[in-house]
Amino acid sequence: MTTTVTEQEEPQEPEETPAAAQSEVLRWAHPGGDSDEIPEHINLGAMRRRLPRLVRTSFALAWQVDRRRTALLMFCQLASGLLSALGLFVTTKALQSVIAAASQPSRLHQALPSVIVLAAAAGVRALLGIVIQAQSQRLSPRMQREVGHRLLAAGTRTEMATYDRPGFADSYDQAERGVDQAQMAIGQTQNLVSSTATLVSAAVVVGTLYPLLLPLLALAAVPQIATSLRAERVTYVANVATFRDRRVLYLLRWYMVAKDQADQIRTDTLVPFLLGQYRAAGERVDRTTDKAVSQRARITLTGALASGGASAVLWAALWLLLDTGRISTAVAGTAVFALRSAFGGLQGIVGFGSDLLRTGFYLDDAERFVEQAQREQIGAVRGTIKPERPHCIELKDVTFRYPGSEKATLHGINFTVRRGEVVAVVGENGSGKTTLMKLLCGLNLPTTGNVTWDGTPLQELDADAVWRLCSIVPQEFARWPLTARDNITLGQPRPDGDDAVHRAAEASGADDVIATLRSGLDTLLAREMWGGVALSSGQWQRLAVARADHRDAALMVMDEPTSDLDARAEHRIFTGLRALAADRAIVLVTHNLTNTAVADRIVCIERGRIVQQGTYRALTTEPGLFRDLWQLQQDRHFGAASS
Ligand SMILES: Nc1ncnc2c1ncn2[C@@H]1O[C@H](COP(=O)(O)OP(=O)(O)OP(=O)(O)O)[C@@H](O)[C@H]1O
Repeated sequence: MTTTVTEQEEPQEPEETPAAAQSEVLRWAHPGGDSDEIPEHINLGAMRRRLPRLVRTSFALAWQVDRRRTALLMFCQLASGLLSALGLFVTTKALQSVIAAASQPSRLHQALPSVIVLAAAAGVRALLGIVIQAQSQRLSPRMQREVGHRLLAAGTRTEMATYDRPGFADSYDQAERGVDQAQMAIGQTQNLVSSTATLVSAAVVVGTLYPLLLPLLALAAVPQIATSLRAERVTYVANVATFRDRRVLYLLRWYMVAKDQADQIRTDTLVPFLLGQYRAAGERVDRTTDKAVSQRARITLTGALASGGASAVLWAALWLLLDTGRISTAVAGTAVFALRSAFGGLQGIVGFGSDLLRTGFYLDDAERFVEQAQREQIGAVRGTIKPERPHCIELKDVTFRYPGSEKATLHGINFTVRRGEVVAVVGENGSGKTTLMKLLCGLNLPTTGNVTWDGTPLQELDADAVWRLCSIVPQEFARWPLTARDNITLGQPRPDGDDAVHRAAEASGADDVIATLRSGLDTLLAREMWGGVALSSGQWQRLAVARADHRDAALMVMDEPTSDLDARAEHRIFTGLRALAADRAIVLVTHNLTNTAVADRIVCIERGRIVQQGTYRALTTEPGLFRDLWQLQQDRHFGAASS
């Protein structure tokens, strides 16, 4: 499929064929395909119960971010509702007496006090409205920030294994929408409450005038409310169904313009292929959306017909009551006014209620993510013992299987690393070296067996205290859009400040990089994001090594720390390793086997098992995996040199 695209003389976007639609490539984020399953919490009964709960949740969230403003908002809202009810009562009273009065002057005379009360109530309500709006606008961004904060606090405190749980990334992305939507919640809630107040006060007036009209009013209201619930449900279900495809669209938009891939996108002539994926995912979204829109239109039409019918019955009943003399013209006129107010309130409930329901779905997604993340929190399965700088880190009969994987990645691992030692871990790609590194510093906990720090299993230690004693140079190290200094200190300066930064930079060769920067350590390294200087990969790697050194950790784990470095920089790091190991244990992963000569011991892993351990001298002479791999590298070097 891909070759047919790129082999064309004039590259064009590929047509999506039925076979292509089934392919795994097109369904990047669709391992299980589309799901028509409706989440449990979206049944209609649950949705009906949701609105009052959402109102409570929204006020509770607002209360949490700013009690004073929320109290003021609630007070103003209550006062405004009461004034609105008062206005309605006064108006209906005035209307009744105006219609019933015999002459023009007496009408005006009777209506005057009511008009004065109404004008005053309207003025105060207008003032309250301004206060309500101002408080709501102040609370909105704070509520959004609070939801975002909860998400980040929970998401960054989960065990690493959580990332491997199927659906984790999806649920995080979905929760992210909750952050976007949180700012709408208070405005929608406040409008819903205000509409409800209007409906209730109008209903009370209607009920007082002629109680029989009340059930008829309810009859007109029910279809509208039920319809809006069903319509919102259809929209949300469509959103859930298209979520993964929308994520593909977002990722493609990001990947296709990101600078990191820009060169390959061009030289690999990838654009037609990727645009094809973009279009295919977009069309899948369109199909589901179109279906939902039609369904929504049908539901709305049915609701409108039912509600129109019920309203007709209501107006006909009113006419009949008037016609048969059961109610006076004054009561009928007032009832018309009250019913119109009631319908206004009902419209508000339907509109703002739908909006709040939608917002609530996304807030619930965020809440579900936070609850799930809290269940998987780091502290949940670990102890609280604070470790000292360890003398000895030991793996005893360790097996490790990634969540969701059928097979274990590491089996029966036993080895020890002591303070002052440099241990090299080698092996072919995928043999389990990085996995082992993560176990050593407690990023993952073993499935069976134990990793102990001075005899205490990592499960019993306080994770943060362990990590304060670790420094790590991962294969994919972070390139923080910060200054050079912050990239080394990570916001955790040592007591001797920049002296420590310069020492670490010198050991890794980052000092040469810093010397070329226009503002030295103060130079911002965020060229692609918001300005500053762009570094090369090797220059970044020097900073990453300096960062690990600066932490003054008891365990330093380096996974291919010199993969991007030139020979001089690599030499500097390896000759400095011994000095670095003076007061710490260093575990080093490298594919360059001659570099392991610096290590006190080499651990050789094959398919998740340790197959050899020993010194460089011993392993280069005894038969085994290490010597085989080492020999291949030697042959290549010497072969190239002698040819
Ligand atoms: N998050 C994960 N979930 C499931 N399996 C994983 C995960 N990470 C790694 N693996 C699997 O574990 C095995 C070991 O991976 P690991 O990254 O530890 O290998 P490695 O020896 O460091 O490889 P390399 O030399 O290529 O860096 C691989 O088969 C890989 O597919």
